Amino acid sequence: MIKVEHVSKKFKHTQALKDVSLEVKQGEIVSLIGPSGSGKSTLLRCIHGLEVPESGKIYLEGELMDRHDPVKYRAQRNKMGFVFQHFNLFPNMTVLQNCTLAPIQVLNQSESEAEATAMRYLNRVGLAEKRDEYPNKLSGGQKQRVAIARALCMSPEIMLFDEPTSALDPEMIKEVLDVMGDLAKEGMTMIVVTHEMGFAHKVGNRVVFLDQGVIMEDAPSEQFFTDPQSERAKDFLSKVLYE
Ligand SMILES: Nc1ncnc2c1ncn2[C@@H]1O[C@H](COP(=O)(O)OP(=O)(O)OP(=O)(O)O)[C@@H](O)[C@H]1O
Repeated sequence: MIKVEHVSKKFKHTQALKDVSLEVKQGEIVSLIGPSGSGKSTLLRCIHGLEVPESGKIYLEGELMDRHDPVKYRAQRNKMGFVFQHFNLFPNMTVLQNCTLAPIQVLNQSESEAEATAMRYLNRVGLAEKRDEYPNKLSGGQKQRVAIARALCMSPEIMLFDEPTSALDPEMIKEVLDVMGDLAKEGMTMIVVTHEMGFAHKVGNRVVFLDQGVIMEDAPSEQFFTDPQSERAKDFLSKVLYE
């Protein structure tokens, strides 16, 4: 589904990713975890094309993602839903308009078709009754559920989540994780940058542990949480699980 080959990314003096390679298969739920600054978000953003790696290649469904072929590249990006830590909803649009904008403008759907799809996904995240509200009237958890519905309206092949619960109050984290858990059960391929170890352990089926821009460990979730191989992962887990 996604193949990352020898990707490196540098920001001025920071080498955020060093020769990272990774393959994600259809239906996998991969948690990207690791210490702050280890390159998790940068890797996810490179996959989605929000950052441009200095070197390396990314393939979606066996096809190279190549910026020099903008039409194909845009179509490939449209197959990936991206959910941001800070929701990134359009504040001047209603919940429904947030969900229908891209399907109408990018996929050329009719308004009624886009609205029907949007209502289906808003129902699924439990927010159909908020269709005419503006984002500033919603709680953080509701905003994030709208953001997930909005991404789903583009019928993505894969969903990328960048710390989707980090900006939420504790009581709202569960409602977002529940929606993500439902998506996982339905077989959606997901890559999730997260600090939620419960999610990574119980919902995710694979953990990729990054440290200083390098994949230190890539293992089935159960194995990673019961028997991490690297000292760095052991150290990380002892801090996050028992602090
Ligand atoms: N736009 C940028 N400009 C300069 N440096 C950046 C930029 N984005 C990330 N970095 C640096 O690259 C490194 C990796 O950052 P990244 O955000 O990918 O880490 P992370 O593992 O997602 O961290 P966190 O868990 O704290 O969000 C860090 O040292 C960070 O400061």
